[in-house]
Amino acid sequence: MEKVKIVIAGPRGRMGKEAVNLVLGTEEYELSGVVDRKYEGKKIGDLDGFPESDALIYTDFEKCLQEVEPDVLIDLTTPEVGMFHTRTALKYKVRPVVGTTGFSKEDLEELEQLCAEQETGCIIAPNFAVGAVLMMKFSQMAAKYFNDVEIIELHHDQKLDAPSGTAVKTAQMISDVRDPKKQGHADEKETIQGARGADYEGMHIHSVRLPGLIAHQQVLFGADGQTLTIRHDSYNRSSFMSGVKLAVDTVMKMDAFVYGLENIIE
Ligand SMILES: NC(=O)C1=CN([C@@H]2O[C@H](COP(=O)(O)OP(=O)(O)OC[C@H]3O[C@@H](n4cnc5c(N)ncnc54)[C@H](O)[C@@H]3O)[C@@H](O)[C@H]2O)C=CC1
Ligand SMILES: O=C(O)C1=N[C@H](C(=O)O)C[C@H](O)C1
Repeated sequence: MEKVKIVIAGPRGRMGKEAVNLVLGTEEYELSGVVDRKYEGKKIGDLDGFPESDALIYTDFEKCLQEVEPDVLIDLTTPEVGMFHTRTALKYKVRPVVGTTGFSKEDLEELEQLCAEQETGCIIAPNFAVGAVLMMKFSQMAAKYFNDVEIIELHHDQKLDAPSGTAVKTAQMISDVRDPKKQGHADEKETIQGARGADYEGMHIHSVRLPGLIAHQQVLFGADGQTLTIRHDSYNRSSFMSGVKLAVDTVMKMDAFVYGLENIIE
């Protein structure tokens, strides 16, 4: 069986390192190259902290795609870079698996259209952890019965985007089934700006950033005399890797655009 040829963008990042280990540790995958901001022409295996690997480091993404001709791109970078990589990969008919968060609605629409034009599969996953996907699905179920909800996401303090991609996706999934409602008192006023968090169609999202945290979210529902809290915690980044593998295996079999692992998990 031919191995799936994979390029990873952002290999020295917190998630990128885990993804390198996943790909190198998976029999049916080949790490064919990595894309970084520096170390052009070196081997990833020659950098401190990486296992043995001959995969070359590229700083020019298009050059990487042309020379390596991968099947799949795994992108774990930043929103601007991730958008450029995903768009470019699709133009080369390379299938993107994107964990990078912070894409706008317009970015996602552009990628969906490009994906259809190129007839190339693409998976954008705001959260690869199966438990987090279940948290989002359970929250959507609960929102049919509870119209009032607040989302609190908690992350490490090196995170660039707020709210998290998971919180945004959760709010979108809830709003698909929830009757629109502006929550809280009609006359409420913030005495300190931001006290009520971000407002997504009347739902409030609160972002906590602290050292010591990894990735956590709780979705709180309230109704007369009762509350329901649905919470997920990732305590390490290997918690995301089974979802990355599922996404790579799935993207190899499809030509469609998928936003969210809930669409491919049975
Ligand atoms: N979908 C999911 O389950 C998860 C998604 N994430 C997302 O993944 C992304 C990365 O997160 P972390 O690994 O924590 O961040 P990080 O800051 O540790 O890693 C990002 C890496 O991207 C690299 N990078 C920046 N510009 C680049 C360029 N032009 N070319 C190549 N590499 C470049 C940086 O050098 C850095 O090594 C973030 O958007 C984060 O929100 C993080 C955890 C889980
Ligand atoms: O930056 C992170 O760490 C994470 N980012 C993703 C997000 O924005 O939801 C997924 C997970 O929460 C970890």
